Parts: sequence; structure tokens; C-alpha cells
Amino acid sequence: MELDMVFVIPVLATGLVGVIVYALLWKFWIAPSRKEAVLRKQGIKGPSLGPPQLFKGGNKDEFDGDHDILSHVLPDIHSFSKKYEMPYMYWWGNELRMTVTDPEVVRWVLSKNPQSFGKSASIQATLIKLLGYGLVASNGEHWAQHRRVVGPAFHLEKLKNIMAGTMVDCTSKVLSRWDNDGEFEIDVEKEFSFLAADVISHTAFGSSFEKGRRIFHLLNLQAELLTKIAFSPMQWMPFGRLHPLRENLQLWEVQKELDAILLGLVKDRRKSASYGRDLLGLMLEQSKDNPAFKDDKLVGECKTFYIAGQETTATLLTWAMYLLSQHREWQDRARKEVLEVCKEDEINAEALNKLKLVGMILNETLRLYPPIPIIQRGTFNDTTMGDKISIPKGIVLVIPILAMHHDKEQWGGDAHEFNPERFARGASKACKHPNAFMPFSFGPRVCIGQTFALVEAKIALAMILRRFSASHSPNYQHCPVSGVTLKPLHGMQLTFTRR
Ligand code: HEM
Repeated sequence: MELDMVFVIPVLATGLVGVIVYALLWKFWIAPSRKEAVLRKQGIKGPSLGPPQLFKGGNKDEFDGDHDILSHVLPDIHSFSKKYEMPYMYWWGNELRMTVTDPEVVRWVLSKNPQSFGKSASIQATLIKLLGYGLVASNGEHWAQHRRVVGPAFHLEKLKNIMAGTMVDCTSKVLSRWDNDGEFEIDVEKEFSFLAADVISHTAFGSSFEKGRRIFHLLNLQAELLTKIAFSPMQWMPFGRLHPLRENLQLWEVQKELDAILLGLVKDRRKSASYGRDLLGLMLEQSKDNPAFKDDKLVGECKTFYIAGQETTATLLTWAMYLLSQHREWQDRARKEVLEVCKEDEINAEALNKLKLVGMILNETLRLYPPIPIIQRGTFNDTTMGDKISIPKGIVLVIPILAMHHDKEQWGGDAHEFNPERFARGASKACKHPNAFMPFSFGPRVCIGQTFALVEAKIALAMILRRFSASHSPNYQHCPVSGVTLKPLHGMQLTFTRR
């Protein structure tokens, strides 16, 4: 018996090691290489996974940058699209990615075949940490349920009738701080960041907006701590995220306070006679007959409004003012329109509809400087686009909105120039393919806050143009960079004069 064990244990141990080696090989080499082979057989070119790539972490380090906006903001897309024809593939660590910019392919992914695509596991992991498993992070039926509850709060008429007044008040407050004589300089990026946070605090939480401001502060802290933790070596240790590191302890404190404030707001509102006409009230109304939509889900969606809506809208306004300060003729034309349409500073739903030039300027800003320059979709099953491309399950599709918006094929020779005139006949007629302009994405997962952002931006621009002229400041350094949104690295200093 003892003799048997002497033989059996080494045999079992060798077998076990063999199984582990094979499982690792399968996960990191055989299965990924098979996916690569499917694309390569169809003539899609790109670097191979090969052992050196595998150990280097894919093609991450090969990205270079020059100084035009695409090469600067999305250096990977820029350098790879020079080397390989679209669509091309590359490795991100062990994840095989394919970049697509053909609007027809993008339409197929986002709106014709959306059930095969959704938020990939790697993106989901980050989104869940920030926002919980809500509208932005989820897929399938879970996502559909959240969309049904949150969507109606953003209907156009509600926004224009209920929220436009609040947006005007918030903008007045910011502009009263600009009331200087002569020429003065302002970093508009900071001002618009404050404005967008104030607008969301008021429109999401109505009378509780002071608490809304605290929520905003805590969400910023949460994002900072999560970034620090992501770069800490502890991240790679077993159970590293549970370790009582200083940052982890701070994060738990912040999250505890955040959830307590939000949960308190939701519970108080449930008890009150009327839910109220702010976003929280409209969501409570919409979810009252839906027992699955508990308080913690509403808490998650309240966070979503801040994170998805604040920086994006602030960024749109920042780049719009930058472009108007560079193109004074457009600034003058837009001001003339505002003065004709909004007599005595009165901005209401009817006036907003008439601000056509301001709308064209905002569209051209969203084209040249899309606040979200890139989106991604994970592939949930093996799928084939027409008879063109077979896409194996597990591949991540990268859709660089910025590259599509600067594509000369779609926009003509002046693709890199500011020309709002191209939007005179509407966004779908501004370029060759109606879907090549997609700052808010499209299809079932189109941005829920699109109208909210445009109403807010129109109101702010109209009020600024009525009161001030903006011009270039020598202190501004043009350096757009892509973080969560496409932002100016050193702020946006502009020179203003009161009119
Ligand atoms: C100029 C401003 C904005 C831009 C350019 C923008 C852009 C986008 C884009 C490109 C997406 C699609 C993301 C993806 O599919 O991966 C998106 C989704 C979303 N946006 Fe916005 N957004 C803006 C403002 C807002 C505002 C103000 C809110 C809310 C207050 C908001 C809430 C959302 C939500 C909840 C989603 C997820 C929708 C879903 O998955 O069903 N956004 N946005």
C-alpha cells in the first residue's frame, strides 16, 4: 500500500501540474490565437499576439503621438490606422480588440444587432466600482429595466418646461461672478464645471440641492481614490482591495457617507406627499409600481446623473467658447441671433427652438471635440456582419468617435476646420453617412441626457453671448487630452469684455 502511494502521489502531482499548465495555455494563448485566426483569415491585418506581445502586455506600448488632435488624443488609433487598413485589430493585454470606423458597421453594431453587443467585462468592472450595477454598467434585461425607469424623466417637454428655468437661474449665478469692468481673464473650464454640477444638483434633487453639492464633492473624492488605488501595488496582491490601506479606508468612508446621504434623500422623498418634479421625483414616480426597483437602485442612478452628465456638458461648453473666441465672425452671428430671439434675457422653450445658429455651433463643437471621444462594445456571441466580417465572441469593438468626426471621406477636405454651416440642413445631412456624426452614440443605448445637455448648453451660451465678448488669451495653451472626457490639459483661459 505504502509503495502504491509512493507512485501515485507523483503521478497525481504531475497530472495536476499538466492540467494547470494546459488551462493557462488555453486561456492566454490557444483561445486568443484562435480568435485572431478568424479575423486574419478574412484578410483583417494587425500585429500578431506572438509570445513577445503576450509578455509585453499586447500592443499598449507602441502608441506614439504627434501634434494634431487625433494623434494627440487617441495616439493608438492614429498610429495604427496609418499602419493598417480599417478595420484593424490589436491586443490590449490578453484582450483582442478591433477598431471600426465605417459608419455602416457602427450602425450594425449599435442599432441593427445590439443584442450581440454590450458593455464588455473589463469596462463593466470599472463602471460598477463608480456607479454600481445600474443603467450605464448593465446589459440585457437588467439594463432595459433601468432604462424604462430613468428614460421618461428626460423627456423633452419635462426638460424644457420644468428644468430650463432652473438652468437659467444657475447660469445667472455663475455670470454674476464675471461682472468685472474692462478686459478680464477667466478659466471657463472651471466655471463650466461648477455650473454643470450646480445644474445637476438642482435638477436632480430640487430643494435638497445643498446635499446635492456634497454628493458631487464625495463623488469626485471617490473617483480620485479609485484612481490612486488602481495604480497602487496593493491592487495586485491577493485580497488587496480589502486591505486597510489609507486610501481604502478613505474610500470606504466616502462611499458610506455618499450612500447614506443618497439613501436618506430617497427615503425622505418616498415619505413626502408628492415626489416632486426634479429627476429624483420623476424616477420615483416611474418606479412606484416596480417592486424590483428598490432604493439602492435609485441611489445608483442618482450617482449616474452626476458622473455621466456633469463633466460631459461642462466640456461641451468649454470647447464651444474656445471655438467662438477663435472664430469671432461666428461669435458675432450667434450673438445677433440671440439678441433677436431672446428679448430682455427671457429664455424659454420657444426661444430655445429658434436658436438655430447656436444649435449649429454646438453640433460643430461636438464634431471637432466630442466630449466622449471613444466608446467600446464587447461581443457576446459569434456573429457575422452581412457576408462581410465574422466576429468571434469575446472580441472588443472599439468605436473612435473622434476619428469618425475627423474623417475626410465623410466630411470633405475641410474636416479639421470649424464650419458650423455644414449643419445648416440638420445633423443627418451634414456628412455622407447619416450616422457618421455620433457624439451621443445612437441606437437603444443612445445617451439619455442628450437633450438635457443641449438645452443647458444653449441656455448658457445665449446668456454669455448677450453679456460678454470672448477672445483668445495668451495664457491658453492648446492641449486637448482624453481622460474620462476630452479636456484641455491646462484649463481654458479666455479673455472677456462686458458688452
Ligand atoms: C455633451 C454632453 C454629453 C455627451 C457628449 C454624452 C455622450 C454620451 C455617449 C457617447 C454615451 C454612450 C456611451 C456608450 O454607449 O458607451 C452616453 C451614454 C449615457 N449618457 Fe451621456 N452624454 C452627455 C450628457 C449626459 C447627461 C447630461 C446625462 C444625464 C444627466 C447623461 C447620461 C447618460 C447615461 C445615463 C448614459 C447611458 C445610457 C445607456 O447605456 O442606456 N449624459 N452619453
